[in-house]
Amino acid sequence: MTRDEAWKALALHPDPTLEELFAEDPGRVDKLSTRIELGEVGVRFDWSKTHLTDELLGEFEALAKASNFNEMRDRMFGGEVVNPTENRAAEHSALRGVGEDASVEEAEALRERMKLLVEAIHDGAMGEVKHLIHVGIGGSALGPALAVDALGRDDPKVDVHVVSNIDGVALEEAFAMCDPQTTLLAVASKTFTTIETMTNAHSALKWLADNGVDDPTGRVIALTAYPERAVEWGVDETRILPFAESVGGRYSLWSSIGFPIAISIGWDNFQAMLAGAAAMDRHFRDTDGRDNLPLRAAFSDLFYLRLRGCQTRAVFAYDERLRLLPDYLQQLEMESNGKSVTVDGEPSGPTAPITWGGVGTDAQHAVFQLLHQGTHLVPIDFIASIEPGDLLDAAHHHILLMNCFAQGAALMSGRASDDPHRNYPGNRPSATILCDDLDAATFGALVAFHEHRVFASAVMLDINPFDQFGVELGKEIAKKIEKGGEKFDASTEALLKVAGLD
Ligand SMILES: O=P(O)(O)OC[C@H]1O[C@](O)(CO)[C@@H](O)[C@@H]1O
Repeated sequence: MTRDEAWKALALHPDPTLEELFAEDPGRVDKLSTRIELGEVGVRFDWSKTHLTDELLGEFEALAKASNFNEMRDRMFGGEVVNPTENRAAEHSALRGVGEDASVEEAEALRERMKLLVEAIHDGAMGEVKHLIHVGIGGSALGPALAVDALGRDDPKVDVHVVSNIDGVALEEAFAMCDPQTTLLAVASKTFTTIETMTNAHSALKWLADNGVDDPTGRVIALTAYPERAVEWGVDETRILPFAESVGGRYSLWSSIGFPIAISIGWDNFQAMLAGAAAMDRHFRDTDGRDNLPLRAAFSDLFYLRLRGCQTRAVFAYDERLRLLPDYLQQLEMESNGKSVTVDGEPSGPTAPITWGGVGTDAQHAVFQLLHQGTHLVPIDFIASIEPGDLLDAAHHHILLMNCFAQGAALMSGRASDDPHRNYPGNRPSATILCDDLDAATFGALVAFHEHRVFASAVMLDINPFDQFGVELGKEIAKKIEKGGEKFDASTEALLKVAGLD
């Protein structure tokens, strides 16, 4: 069967409502809910409130087969080139110990180097360190920011501030919270050339110097795939933590880009995060068909994208600690799969939906009106933890979880009313990811689950998830504007003039 034939077969399926699907199959919850064990804790992935059926799953398995999914997955874990436009492998799983032997070995050696530096800093080798300003952008910031915010709340070893935006307001905000005498600066950039990061790094060095720090460059830790550029920039080799070129920016929090995470939560917790991700890697690598959680989620994503025309998908963590998750997933999903040509350069048809979301219960009082009664069908992921993240009265967490589950139920069942304004149509899909507890291991597994889900979708869509040429043109034009002497369209010319940049 070809991909086209598989898609045609998928399009022929009837369209029962979610309630009908539950009524038809009493075993539905068990069939579509899977728990993954991560040592002492586990995570339940419940896709039963989506429109997936046995028949659809069978057709999607045929699509995966027609897309050579198993072979592509083996190639990724085997360290082969899976990013043909850049002639690169994609070896983020090797950073977690699951991958091609030589890459795993190299990653272990680099991790050992990072461990020594992290522990030395914790032991006082760089004097008293209370704060770390981490400058980076995109994949060099979003993962660290998410992980530090999620896991580094209880008694962090060092207070970490992730600064990404070139807007000086962001850096000033960090300065205001740090004491220069006890602050380190992490400069995180895979390429070590990104203008926002390098400009922020320079300004942070100046701030240290202006505030009486004798050797500001001596306070810098460089995190990069191009250590020679960091040396040129003036960082001592002992404070450069390299990572492999085959690790993509948006997949790099497991590498030395995760330095601020380890500095905040400590080495053992950082390792636990990697171990949680590795458990998900092994599940993804070793499980076939519908039982494979990221693949099953991708089946559902593609069903809503291609067969129900959904242009967005939303994720709501009912957990304040995951408030940065939508930002992180936006880059992971949209920079990876926001493409319009296949691997061979042909028009692809619809690809990544727009990812958006927020935290529950806040979002209920803001955007859920549209989700329940609006004209857009939006598949939703709910994410929650059975154990609370707070020490307050248990009522807080009970109300939080009850609301999370109530939303999924209400979206699915709806409630008919003769009054059209009070009618809830229902039949609106959601999936629920329920962790026993949000700790380093479940966090790692959760992020790795999303990485593999993106990859699985890309394989079935026949697109390359590992390049990002779409971000280049704007950067080039910004450079041309800076250089001067070039004419742009009339609107841009007028804006430049009004802002005094012509
Ligand atoms: O780590 P670097 O090289 O500074 O790049 C930062 C980010 O810029 C991008 O290349 C494009 O915006 C991202 O993919 C990447 O995460």
